[in-house]
Amino acid sequence: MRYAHEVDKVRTAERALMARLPEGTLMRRAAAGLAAVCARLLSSGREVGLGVYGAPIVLLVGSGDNGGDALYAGAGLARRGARVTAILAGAKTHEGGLAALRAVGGRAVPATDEAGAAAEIDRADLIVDGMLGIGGRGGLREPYASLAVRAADSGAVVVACDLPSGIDASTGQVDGPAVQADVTVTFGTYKPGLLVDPGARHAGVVELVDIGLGPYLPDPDVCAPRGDDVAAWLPRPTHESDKYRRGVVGVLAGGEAFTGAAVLAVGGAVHGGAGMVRFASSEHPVELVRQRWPEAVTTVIGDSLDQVGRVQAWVAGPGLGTDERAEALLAQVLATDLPVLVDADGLTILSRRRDLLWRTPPTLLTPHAGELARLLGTDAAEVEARRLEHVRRAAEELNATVLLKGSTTVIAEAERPVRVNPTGTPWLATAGTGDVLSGLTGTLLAGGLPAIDAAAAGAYLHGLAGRLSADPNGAGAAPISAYDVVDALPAAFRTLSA
Ligand SMILES: NC(=O)C1=CN([C@@H]2O[C@H](COP(=O)(O)OP(=O)(O)OC[C@H]3O[C@@H](n4cnc5c(N)ncnc54)[C@H](OP(=O)(O)O)[C@@H]3O)[C@@H](O)[C@H]2O)[C@@H](O)CC1
Ligand SMILES: Nc1ncnc2c1ncn2[C@@H]1O[C@H](COP(=O)(O)OP(=O)(O)O)[C@@H](O)[C@H]1O
Ligand SMILES: [K+]
Repeated sequence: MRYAHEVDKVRTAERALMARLPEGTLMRRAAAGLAAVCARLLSSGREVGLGVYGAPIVLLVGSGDNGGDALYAGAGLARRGARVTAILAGAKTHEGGLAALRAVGGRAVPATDEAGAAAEIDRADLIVDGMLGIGGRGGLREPYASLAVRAADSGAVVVACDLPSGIDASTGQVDGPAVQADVTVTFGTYKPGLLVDPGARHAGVVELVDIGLGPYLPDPDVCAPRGDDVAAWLPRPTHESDKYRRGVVGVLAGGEAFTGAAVLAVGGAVHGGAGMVRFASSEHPVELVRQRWPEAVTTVIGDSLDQVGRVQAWVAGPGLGTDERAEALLAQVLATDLPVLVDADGLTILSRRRDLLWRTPPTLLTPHAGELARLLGTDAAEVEARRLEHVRRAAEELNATVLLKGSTTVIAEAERPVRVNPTGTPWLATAGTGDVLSGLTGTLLAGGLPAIDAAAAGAYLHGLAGRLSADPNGAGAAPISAYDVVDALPAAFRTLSA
């Protein structure tokens, strides 16, 4: 698991640690870690033997300690022969850092010398962004904004110090131009903004440098599971397993108007490891599901679920419609004492029937931004801009575990750190992939996983299946269909058991 902490918690932990160490120790640790990553990048990208020596490096230096880190790191690189130029962009500059750089032959130019600064940036092999760290607030002011744009256009490798300037460390919000990093070297702990879009998109590969903060950090605000976490949550069949013990998932989906969603949700469930899938719907979708998934046990229902056999969890909503009958069926599912995943049309119904969520067993909602906006009475752009805030609010107000889909899938449950899904690909943004996710995740619920683990594991495997189907051998990506994602689920599972 990668753990992330908001700015206030990082500052409190840093203060506690600093009180026990000689002044400047933490900055030296941070700078040494940053310089080591820069040296490695220069060595791997250049002819053997060149490495750091002679490499033109630019430091973009702001007024705070983030600039101090960059200057000390630059001094370390200059000591190894790099040609380091600091562009001083803040109203003031970290004095010790600047003196250290100058002492080993580094140069400094003020950002007010626009032509000089631009020429240095264009010549650089590597640019260190030390403009803003956890002290950044709101959109970048000048000259930071122009420097961020210039750095992005330069073709140099951009390494962000602690976080890319212009992203909000605690939320990932980006307001206007922000540094686009190839690598971010972050100190002490991950920051939520490095894991959640839009900030995560700016961070590139994130490397954590240990500065000794660990013992002083409280519980994380956000965490991102790794493959081994997910592998540990997944149920594995044993010799004692039978189809009932592995988990029977009920899928209430599809109607006369929409049939594809049902076929895809059942596909996600079948390939998600269900002992059995029971599919309940009207005649036409039942016929199509039987043709495509003979493994599923189907029941044609009217307005009651009484004829459907026992299940351990329900998936309700994809293609279900939003009329009175759909509402009544959803109400029956939510009146059971079983875990229930509600998606798509089911969520539309819930936005007018929030009372259906007053229940004790686990409820997992899987909205995209538009559906969550409807549930919360706000608009989708607001949700997209502040995904963490909205998913947390939804979990609290709706008495449910909430998985918010989109460019970074985030999962919230009251009083737990938000889980962020690290897999996934924009190629998944195609109709029907959400239905696959709901079938897969509902199956994990039926397999006995707590809602938050089922959601995190479902998102992880679904994202991996998206990547594997878009770019199966790393040779380049191609568009995928939702069916491709269903087909790639076994390969996604296999990567976790390797
Ligand atoms: N603490 C520690 O122990 C350790 C900390 N470490 C390092 O320190 C970093 C935090 O340093 P920090 O607190 O000095 O803040 P930092 O991010 O450099 O910037 C603050 C300045 O930016 C300005 N500013 C703000 N927003 C702006 C905007 N939008 N556009 C333009 N300007 C803006 C703001 O100016 P103001 O708005 O107040 O005028 C203020 O002067 C941290 O990320 C890590 O790298 C490591 O060495 C490890 C040990
Ligand atoms: N920009 C994106 N980057 C990564 N994944 C995305 C992006 N946009 C959408 N997705 C994923 O694609 C899937 C789409 O689901 P959804 O919106 O419910 O579509 P549908 O209802 O058509 O199935 C979700 O898993 C979502 O997380
Ligand atoms: K930075």
